This record gives sequence, C-alpha cells and structure tokens, in this order.
Amino acid sequence: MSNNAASSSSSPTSPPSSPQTAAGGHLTLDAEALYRELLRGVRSMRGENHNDNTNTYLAGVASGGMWLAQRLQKDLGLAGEAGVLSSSLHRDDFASRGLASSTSSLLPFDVNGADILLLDDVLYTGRTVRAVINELYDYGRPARVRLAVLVDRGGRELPIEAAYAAARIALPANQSLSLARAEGSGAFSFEVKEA
Ligand SMILES: O=P(O)(O)OC[C@H]1O[C@H](OP(=O)(O)OP(=O)(O)O)[C@H](O)[C@@H]1O
Ligand SMILES: O=c1cc[nH]c(=O)[nH]1
Repeated sequence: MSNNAASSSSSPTSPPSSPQTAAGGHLTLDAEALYRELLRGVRSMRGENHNDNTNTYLAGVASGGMWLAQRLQKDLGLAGEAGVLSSSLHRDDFASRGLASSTSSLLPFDVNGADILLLDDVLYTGRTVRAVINELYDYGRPARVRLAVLVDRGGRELPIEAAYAAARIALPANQSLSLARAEGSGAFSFEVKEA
C-alpha cells in the first residue's frame, strides 16, 4: 500500500500497527489512499474465483460500507448494483437504540448459493457484522461469506475477522472513527472524534 495512507496489512492475524499521527497527536488516515488499497484487495479476492467461474457479489453495510460497495461495483466494472445490508433489525442493542438508520437492506441478487463479499468502513467490536450476517440469512443461505474492510481498529468482542483490511490500527476506546463521503465529488475522508 502507499506509505501515506496508514500502516496496513491484509493478514487477519497481524497485530495492529501504530496509527499515523500528525502534529498535535491527532490520527491521520488517508481514506482515498486506503480505498485504492481496498480496491486492489477486492480485485485479488475476486480473482481467486477465476478457476471455478464463481461470481462474487458485493454487499455493503449501511452506511459507510454501502458507499464503499457502490464505488467498488463501478471501479470493478461490475454489472448491476451492489447490495446493501442494514444491521438495524438484528442489533443486540435494538431495544435501546431502535431503528437509528432509515436505510433498508436491498439485495439485487439471489442470496441462495451466492458467494458474497461484505464491505464495511470500520471493523471494531464485530457486533455490526454479526447483525448483518443474521440479516443476510433472512434472504437465503449463501455458499460463502467473506468480509473486507477499510480499517480494522481492533477491540473485537466476538470471534469475527476480516479476510482483508486496507489498514489495521490501534485506536483508544474513547475515540470513534467514521467514514464521510463528500457531496458532489464523492471523495472519502475519515472523521476521528472523541466518543
Ligand atoms: O464492529 P462494530 O463495533 O459493530 O463497529 C463497526 C460499525 O460501526 C460503524 O457503524 P455505525 O453503527 O456507527 O453506523 P454508521 O455506519 O451509520 O455510522 C461502522 O460503520 C461499522 O459498521
Ligand atoms: O448489534 C450491535 C451492532 C453494533 N453495536 C452494538 O452494540 N450491537
């Protein structure tokens, strides 16, 4: 990956590397550079299927992962639209949080027997991925489900890992990281906030 994005690794077993910090101690992550890394990683994951002619369908977790999946769908030259998965209905904090997002799931392909690549911007506790896998199974029984993320920030509370992460960083629990998409240009950036 490019040196100015962040430290990264595609191996799920690699320890988190130190985040890059700018003057003043703030974390800096180049979301556009990380997106280019993700594009390379996803190309390579799809390429693994060339021998068996399996189609891999993209499904992004609303909202950051959905933006990634939509852009990847175009950049990979794939026909049709990427799928969207909402965690809302299967969240384990649904009772307290309710329907926080208005985005609904939309899967424009048959999930039964499909090879599915889930996309998300940030992987943290793993609870969102657990919830969206439950959601996915409401639509059918996929043949295989993999996960690729822009940033793995550690802190897992469930046995869930990404097959590909454009960056792996260690972030204190009092900080939150979220992807933003610029109106018009669609350019990605990361917002780091005190949680
Ligand atoms: O691994 P986890 O601890 O579940 O955290 C990761 C999730 O948290 C963020 O979503 P959030 O729920 O903030 O919604 P958003 O994408 O709409 O901001 C992020 O986009 C991931 O989906
Ligand atoms: O189910 C979920 C998803 C994300 N965060 C939670 O606390 N629970």
